[in-house]
Parts: sequence; structure tokens; C-alpha cells
Amino acid sequence: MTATVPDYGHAAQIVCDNLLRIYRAEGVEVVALQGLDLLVDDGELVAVIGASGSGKSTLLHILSGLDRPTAGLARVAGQDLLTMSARDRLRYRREVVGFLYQQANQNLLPYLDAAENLALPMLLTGVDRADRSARVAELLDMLDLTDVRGNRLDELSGGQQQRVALGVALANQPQVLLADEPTGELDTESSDQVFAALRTVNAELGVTVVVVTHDDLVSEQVQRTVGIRDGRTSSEVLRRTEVDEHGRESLVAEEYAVLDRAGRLQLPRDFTTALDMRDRVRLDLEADHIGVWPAASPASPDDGPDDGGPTPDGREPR
Ligand SMILES: Nc1ncnc2c1ncn2[C@@H]1O[C@H](COP(=O)(O)OP(=O)(O)OP(=O)(O)O)[C@@H](O)[C@H]1O
Repeated sequence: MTATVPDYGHAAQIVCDNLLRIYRAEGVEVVALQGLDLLVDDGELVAVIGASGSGKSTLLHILSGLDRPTAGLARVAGQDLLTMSARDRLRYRREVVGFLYQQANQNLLPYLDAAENLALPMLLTGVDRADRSARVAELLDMLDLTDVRGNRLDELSGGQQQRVALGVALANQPQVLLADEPTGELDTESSDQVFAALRTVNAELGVTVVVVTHDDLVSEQVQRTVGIRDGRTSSEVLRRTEVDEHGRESLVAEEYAVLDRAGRLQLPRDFTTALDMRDRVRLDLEADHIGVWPAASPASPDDGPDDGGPTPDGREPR
């Protein structure tokens, strides 16, 4: 009997495997995503951070079912976004994913109050009156909006509007929430409130949340941050709470480079620039790490940060 190897990311809720998206316009090709890999587990809250043009919106449009990748695999909640029929795509957009935009008013109608805005998506999908009002009450409470339930859009602060927009995106109980720069237009205090609301809905409703942003500081708001550079995931920051022997809690953030399935990793640009690394580097396998040296450096790996010496298998470093 042959043992079966599980597929890449078989247990993940969001799987992007070697995702490619090429835009072709007037004979010019732009590679927006070039072999992007990303796994997000059911119930995770992840921020994807990258500079302008790194491919964030392209990724989000693919995950939301608005756009199709050129090649690779994109699967969300078991549904293959490349091969999905138009009908399944519509259902997917209505039932599986919720979307939060930078501008709250893209999710909201100005002449309806907060509670009516929350009820609207459920009216459209035919949820009955009793379930609708129970869900509206639950969302208002969870998003700390009960006191302003009768206020129209222009009677709400920016942070409150964005929280109503979050409720609208969640009204029909999506499994995944995709947010595109949701705090881009907010001051720090309102932005903190929106992130607190995202953490609450993530914890209480179990909805998986992917937030896309160019703002590095967002990494302080979530446990896992994925960096995207030149259309590829390049680094991850994981945050966890550590308790010392006196019972004091402190937050520890550790940065990792992403190693893809082909063994590729992106070295941070400030590292490669600092050591003038270009085109090729020398690698050295040690017992517990791999050394990377500039190819043109006169220094031998023996002068490296560790004592060097022969590699574990006795080979000279390359
Ligand atoms: N419809 C399109 N046609 C041609 N090129 C496009 C199109 N959409 C995006 N691009 C290009 O693809 C690359 C990635 O764009 P994308 O919008 O995904 O990046 P982004 O990280 O979201 O940037 P921003 O934060 O500025 O929105 C960029 O070089 C962009 O110019």
C-alpha cells in the first residue's frame, strides 16, 4: 500500500499555492503576483503588509472571487477559485466571503440608520424577520454600537461607520472576512477601535480575517503578519505573550523569512544592502543553521559569525 502525502495546505482554510497573476494591457505585461504562497488556518486573524504595488489588492481581489489568477492554486473554504463556475462564484461572493473596504460608505447606505444598514444584507438574502433582528442586536452589541443604532451615517464617527461596515460584511455569516486597508482613513484612536472590533469578531464568531495594508504598525494589532514583496510572500512576524518567572507578561515579536516549497527565500533588502549582496551568495550548511556570505567578499566563511570550520558532512563551504 502506498502512503498518501496530504496536499499542500490540505487543512488550511485559505490556500494560495504558487499564485500567478499577469495583467496584459496594450501589449505590456505586468506580473502582479509571481508565485505567491500563503496558508491561513480556519479562525486565524492575519495581516498582509506590503508597499504600494506589491500585489496586495490583486491578492484580495482573487480571494474575494472578483478576479481570477493566471495560474497556480487559490482555494478558500474548500472551493477552487480558478475552476469555479460563474454561478458558484456568485454564491461564493454572497455566502462564503465578506468584504470590508477602506471607505466605510462603500458598504453602507447613507439614508439608513446603523441597525437598518446591518439588516439590509439579510433582507436581500431572505433571512426572516426574527432571525434578522436577533442578528442585528448581536452585531450591535459585539461592535459596541447599541447606543447609536438609530443614527444615520452622517451622525456617526469615522470609527463607528467602519464598525457598522464591518457588521454589514458579517451580517450573512461569512466564513472569511477580507479587509482592504480598513483603517486607512482613520486616526489612531478610531483605527485601534476597528482592530479591537476585528479581534472581537474573530474570537467570538470564529470568522477567519485577512487584513491587507501598507501600514507596518498593524503588526502590533495581530498575532501573525505576512509581508508581501514583489508579488510574493517574503516574511512573517509572529507575536506571542510570554510570562516570566515573576508572572509578568510581555509581548514577544519574532520575524521569520518565508521559505517556499521550492526552497526559495527572500533575504530582507536592508540585510543584502548592508553586506552588498547581489546576484549570488555563498552558502554554508552548519549543524543548526545555514550561513550566507557575499560571493565577492574576500572573507572566507571561517571568518563568519560562527567559528566556521568544516560543515557537518566535512565538505568545504561552497
Ligand atoms: N488592472 C491592472 N492592469 C495592469 N496592471 C495592474 C492592474 N492592477 C494592478 N496592476 C499592477 O500590478 C502590480 C500590483 O498591484 P496591486 O494593486 O495589487 O498592488 P498593491 O500592493 O495593492 O498596491 P496599492 O497599495 O498601491 O493598491 C502593480 O505594479 C500594479 O501597477
